[in-house]
Parts: sequence; structure tokens; C-alpha cells
Amino acid sequence: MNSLEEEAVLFISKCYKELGKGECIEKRMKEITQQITSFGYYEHTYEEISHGAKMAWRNSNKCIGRLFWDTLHVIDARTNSKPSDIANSLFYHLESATNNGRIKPTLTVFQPKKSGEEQIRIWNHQLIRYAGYETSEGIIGDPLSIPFTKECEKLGWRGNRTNFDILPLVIETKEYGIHWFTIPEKYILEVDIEHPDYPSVKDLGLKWYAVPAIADMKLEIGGIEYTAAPFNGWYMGTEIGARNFADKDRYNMLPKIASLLNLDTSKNSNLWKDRALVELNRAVLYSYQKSGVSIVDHHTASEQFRKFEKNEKSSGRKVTGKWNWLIPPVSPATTHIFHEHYNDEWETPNFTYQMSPF
Ligand code: HEM
Ligand SMILES: N/C(=N/c1cccc(CO[C@@H]2CCNC2)c1)c1cccs1
Repeated sequence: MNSLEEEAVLFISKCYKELGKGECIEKRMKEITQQITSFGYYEHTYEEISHGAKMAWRNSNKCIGRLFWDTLHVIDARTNSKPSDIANSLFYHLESATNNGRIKPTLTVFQPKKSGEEQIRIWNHQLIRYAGYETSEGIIGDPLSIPFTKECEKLGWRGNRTNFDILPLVIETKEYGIHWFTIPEKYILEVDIEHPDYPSVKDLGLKWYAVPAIADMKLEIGGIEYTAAPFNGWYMGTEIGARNFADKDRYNMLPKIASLLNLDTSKNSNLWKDRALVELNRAVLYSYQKSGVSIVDHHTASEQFRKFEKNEKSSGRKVTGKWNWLIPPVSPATTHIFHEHYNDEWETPNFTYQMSPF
């Protein structure tokens, strides 16, 4: 682990060269060294945070969506310290990123660690996610949310126990402790799922939210750790159609889809699971497109990733990636990614997992 100053000089020189500001590196590094000596940490300029967050996206080896790394909208919320101010910034993030369906990839940055002390943590995995409950009649909602839902109910929140209860925001700060906030409905856009050819699919009452926004990862820039830096993009259809709705330990919808399509589920070799899976994924893409909500199919996403690879090479940068995350869960071998090799090397700035706060 490099010292803070070593991390800073690595980042500043990389960042300023990319911004065509090579001649400012020396002066900036003097300021930074001074701050580290006086306070044990240093403060980024907005430009450093904005470009640093874009670099972190560009360095995210598991991400197929990196072609658009340079279009990230970065919101600076480092002056927020009260939980209610943080919650309002998160509501603004959702409203701005949703953009009535034309989703804008956005990241909001809050106060970083100071001399190793965490100032802010958002306990939610994603800003918008459905609750999960274990009941005597079985599981309601999203099974993955069961532990966090229990924490929310310990804090005084109470869900309606439908399959699609939106969880509250849970914000922990060093100064004020743990607070939770219900997200006003006007900031939550959802899509009802229907199929272009099978009208009975809509009777399943399936829906999903428009904006995937990861809230629990750490953004590290030049040795500074932003423990709360929620970021959103748009969905790739397979995330919803092939995992959230299809996994046995999620919403487990394949048997229901198969029976609606009158598929013979008596033997594997009918490939009924594969036919149900494709139709469920077609329904997701059709519904989001019909509702004017941004989404990308896995074939288009793979082609965009190939363009990203090309752009990086012409920018003189090596493309790094994690193959088993980059290949889509539906028809992976129909994409070029499956047939390529990727080096899973660690570049900074980047996003990392952090210890669960509960
Ligand atoms: C714009 C549309 C985007 C699409 C379609 C997209 C797609 C994806 C997909 C499909 C995954 C794998 C998720 C999984 O398998 O559970 C992923 C992972 C990831 N993406 Fe993107 N992404 C987009 C934008 C972004 C943005 C804006 C950021 C950050 C600024 C980002 C950072 C990441 C990171 C850090 C991971 C790995 C998460 C982990 O390790 O759990 N992506 N992306
Ligand atoms: N489309 C997306 N998909 C994801 C991106 C990163 C992480 C995740 C969820 O990851 C969970 C942990 C491992 N798989 C599920 C989903 C985005 C979310 C935020 C920006 S783009």
C-alpha cells in the first residue's frame, strides 16, 4: 500500500496529463503535500473528483458498459453533513439521473474518510431496491434483501409485505448516527412487465425499477476513500430478465413463464427453461422500450464494449477486464467477449467493496 502522498502523485500526474494540464502538476503537488503534512489528508478539486470518478468507471473490470465512461455526471455533495441533507441529495440524484426515462449515468460524491475515520455510509446496496421477508407462508419480495429489510424494521421502518416494497434509505454518519428516510414516490420510476406476443404475461403483475444505483461501494481516488459515492447507469436487460426474475433464489419466474407459454416442462431436453428465459428477457426489453426507459440488450452492450476496447487502444491505454463478469448470462458465446481474453489487472482510481456496516 503506497503512502497517501505516493497515491496522490500517481493520480495527479495521470489525471492532469489526461486533462492536458501537465504543466500544473508540480504546483498542485506542492499544495497537496502541504495539506497532507498539516491535516493528514488532502481535498480534491471538483475537476479532480469529476475526472477521477470517470477514470474509476473506466477501470471497472467487471463493467460491460464502459464505452460511456467520459459522459458521467458527477455531483459534488461534500458539504452535506446532516442526514436529512444527505437524503435530499440522494433524492436529487434519483430525479436528475432518471430524467423521465432518458437515464443519465450519474455519481454523487459525499465526504471521504478523514485520517482513516469514516464520515458517511449508505447502508443500502442500491438506492432503489425491493424488500424481502421470510414469513410462515414463505418468502415475500426479493430474497437478497431479507437481511437489510430486517435491519430496516429494527430501525422502526415497517414494510407492507408486497413483492415490491421499496426499501427506505439508511444513512449513517459519524456525527449523527443512523437515520432512515422513505423515498418519496415521485422519485421512483418503475416499469410494468408485459410481453409483445403473450398478453397473459402482464397478469403476473411483474414490475422493476428504472434506475440501478449502487450505493455501497467505495470510490478511491489518489489515496482518498469516498465511502459514500452512489452511482447509477441504466440496466442491461439480462440483469433483470436472466437474474433478478429468473434465479431460483430471487423471483424464480421461469416455471410460471413456461406454463403461460404452454411449454412442456417434463424434460430438460425440451429446453423449456431456455425458451422461457428468452421470452422473459424479450418481455423486459420490450416493456422498458415501450415505457421510454433506457435499457440495453446484451448484444448491443457487447458491441458497445468492443467499441470501448478500440477507443482505449487508440488512447494508448491497456484494456483490463474480468471475463466471467463481462460475458452476459444469456447466449454468452454469441458475443465477441466470450471469445476474447482479458487481463484482470487493478488500475486506480477504482471502486471497491467495503465491509458491510450492519
Ligand atoms: C451506463 C450503463 C451501464 C451498464 C449497462 C452497465 C452494466 C454493468 C453490468 C451488467 C455489470 C455486472 C453487474 C452484475 O453482474 O451484477 C456492471 C458492473 C459494474 N459496473 Fe457498470 N454499467 C453501466 C454504468 C456504470 C457506471 C456509470 C458505473 C460507475 C460510475 C459502473 C461501474 C460498475 C462497477 C464498479 C461494476 C462491478 C460491480 C461489482 O463489483 O459488484 N457501471 N455494469
Ligand atoms: N446496470 C448496472 N448494473 C450493476 C452494476 C454494478 C453492480 C450491480 C449489482 O451487483 C450485484 C453484486 C453482484 N451481482 C449483483 C449491478 C448498474 C448499476 C449502477 C451503475 S450501472
